[in-house]
Amino acid sequence: PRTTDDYDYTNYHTLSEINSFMDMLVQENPSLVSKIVIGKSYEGRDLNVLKFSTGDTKRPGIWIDTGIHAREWITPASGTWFAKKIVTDYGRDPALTAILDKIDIFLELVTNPDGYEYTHTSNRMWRKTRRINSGSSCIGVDPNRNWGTGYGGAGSSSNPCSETYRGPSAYSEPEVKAIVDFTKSHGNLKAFLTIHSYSQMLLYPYGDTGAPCVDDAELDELSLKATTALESLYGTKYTYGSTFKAIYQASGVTTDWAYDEGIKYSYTFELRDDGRYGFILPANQIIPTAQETWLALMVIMEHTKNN
Ligand SMILES: CS(=N)(=N)C[C@@H](Cc1ccccc1)C(=O)O
Ligand SMILES: [Zn+2]
Repeated sequence: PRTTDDYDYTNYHTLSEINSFMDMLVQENPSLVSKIVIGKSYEGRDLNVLKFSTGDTKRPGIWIDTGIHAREWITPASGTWFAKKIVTDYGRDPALTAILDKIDIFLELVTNPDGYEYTHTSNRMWRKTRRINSGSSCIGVDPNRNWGTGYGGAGSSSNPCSETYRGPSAYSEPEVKAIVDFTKSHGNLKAFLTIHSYSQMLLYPYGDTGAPCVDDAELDELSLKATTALESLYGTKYTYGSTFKAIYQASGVTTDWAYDEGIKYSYTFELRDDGRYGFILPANQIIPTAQETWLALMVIMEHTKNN
């Protein structure tokens, strides 16, 4: 495609196609979009983040990542649609315009590029990073068990062959460390939204314990508003709650870390579907999934802007 107008949002794309999309989007919208490289993956690929900003001063930020688990293809596909939606709606949709006039949005589309590439070339069901684990023939660390908060607890594995292998140490994965470093250097993120699939859930801290977080009531109420907005489009039903209660115990997870960094509005989305196709969601569901999820994201971003 020559422009992001004729990019095929109805299909899944390779890493290089998504990278080309990002470069086109920046070229087409130089005063709104820029690309930041926050680090390198284990195999040396750039970790690219799209920054959407209408001001040159230091503003609060909202972080969104997709594709941290390699096989969850619906998430970078939805993220690509979100990116186009933002540049399309800015200056046209009053709600989105009001958000971007106050807050920057950071969007990392392919958060685990080594794993994502591997799902295209070798194993469609790969989940983890592609780290070579010393002393083991098994490869990869689960990037959603590698964060420092609650690291090493129940709900993660010490076995390199496990899909939830926590890694040799907290933040061992460059893909995780890059986000930690970016977050700390930015210092003013107000929301942290990490997008997974599947099971149609909206999850907030904590995962490593059943104890409610300080903001449990507010995060729960906001979850209801967000999932109600999502359901209003196509009737897609989401459940929501703290990770520990709504899904299962998990330790060293992204949102627990973000919340303990002081980012109150930290959520994990689990997109479509609820088991029929699972990770192999048909491409004809990409746009409907992205559209309904955007409604929930807008609820959370507006709440973040107003609080
Ligand atoms: C199907 S899945 N791998 N996306 C489910 C995901 C659930 C989860 C979400 C948030 C925090 C912790 C755990 C995971 O196990 O990492
Ligand atoms: Zn996942």
